[in-house]
Amino acid sequence: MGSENVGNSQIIIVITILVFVLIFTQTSSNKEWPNLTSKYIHNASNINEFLLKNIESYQPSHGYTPKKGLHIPEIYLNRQDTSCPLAQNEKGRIDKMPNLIAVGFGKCGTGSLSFLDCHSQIVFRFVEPAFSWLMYNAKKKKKPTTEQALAAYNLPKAHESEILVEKSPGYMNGKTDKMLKRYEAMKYFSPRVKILVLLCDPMHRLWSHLKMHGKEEYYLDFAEMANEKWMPAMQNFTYDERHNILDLPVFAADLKNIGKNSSEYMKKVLLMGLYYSRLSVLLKAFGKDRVLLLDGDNLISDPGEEFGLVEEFVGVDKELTFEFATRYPYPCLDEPVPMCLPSSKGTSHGSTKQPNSTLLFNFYQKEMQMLKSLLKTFPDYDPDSNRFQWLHKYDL
Ligand SMILES: Nc1ncnc2c1ncn2[C@@H]1O[C@H](COP(=O)(O)OS(=O)(=O)O)[C@@H](OP(=O)(O)O)[C@H]1O
Repeated sequence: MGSENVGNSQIIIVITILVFVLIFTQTSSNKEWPNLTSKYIHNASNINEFLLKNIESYQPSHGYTPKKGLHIPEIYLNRQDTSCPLAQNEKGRIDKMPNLIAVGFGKCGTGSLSFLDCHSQIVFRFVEPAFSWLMYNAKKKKKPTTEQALAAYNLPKAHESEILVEKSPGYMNGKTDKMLKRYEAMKYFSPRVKILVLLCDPMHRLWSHLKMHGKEEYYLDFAEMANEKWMPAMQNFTYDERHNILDLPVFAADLKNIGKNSSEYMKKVLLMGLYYSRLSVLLKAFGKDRVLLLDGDNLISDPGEEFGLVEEFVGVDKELTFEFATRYPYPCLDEPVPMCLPSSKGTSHGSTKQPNSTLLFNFYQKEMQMLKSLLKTFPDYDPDSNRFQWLHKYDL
């Protein structure tokens, strides 16, 4: 009798477990992972141009009539175009300066910061507001007031208590003097702003960049040119506090055309990967405590870890979790709401394989070694961590 009872209760437990498993698999297969859609992605450049031209007369925020022929989507006028499909907490939002700016590096996963927008205490927009371009051009006139700057700074609205994040990878481009001016402008308009930098293998970064523009056929040609035109001067360069490799005169000279690629384009995409020297300029302006470095590769393999660091850095609760099955090998957001990045992101695992290039390896090697030493000096550096694995291949 006793053993019959035990048998029955075991059957009941097994059935209950099976029912739970069934319910769970049903709900997860019904779950939809929407892509961040075009509704949220407009080209901001004409809007920025409009705002810039009108920076003196432009009134903070709304209620103006755009010039004839210039269509500014309503969603922009109201600055409601945040990234997360889950509309939350929209009432009472104001124009404010960002609390966190992701300054680069382009193609290292900056777009995936869109996931932050689904955090209940964070606001983020996929479109780049490229504030420093506005400031750079506006400086021809007198410096705008914070009110005017805010009006022209193409950011979404946010609550005073929310963390407003923007990303414009272009902030890490260009020469050192321009970079410094940008960072000074950021501090001027948003004195307590924190900075986020995503790093990834510079050779892969370049490949992804060229692929985005349909120019991957030039990858090896660019490498050859960098080697021929720049390497001798770079090899003679000695890194010290007073000199930055980005200021080498060879980088100012024109390059001969490769296909239809302009000198400026080639310089931009190749020199963007000189991370150490670019970070040195950034750190001069902000110091290490206000800068968080993320690993763009780990952002794909362990997004929970990288996003957890961001949540900690800006002082919000840990809310974001990820799921891999939907768009493998790239993660999608799972909680608080399912969301994947648009199909324009995550193209490197496509049909054309990235070629090997010893020339490019040599071109970036010293900078990566310098970067590795720099990482070790950051307050949160963990020697046992698996982050930044891609850097090891540049060891001597
Ligand atoms: N979750 C998720 N989904 C898809 N893609 C992801 C994700 N996380 C990081 N990545 C990587 O982000 C790369 C694009 O980088 P960015 O967003 O910085 O590009 S951009 O500079 O804003 O154009 C993109 O590069 P490509 O694969 O070459 O397209 C991805 O490698």
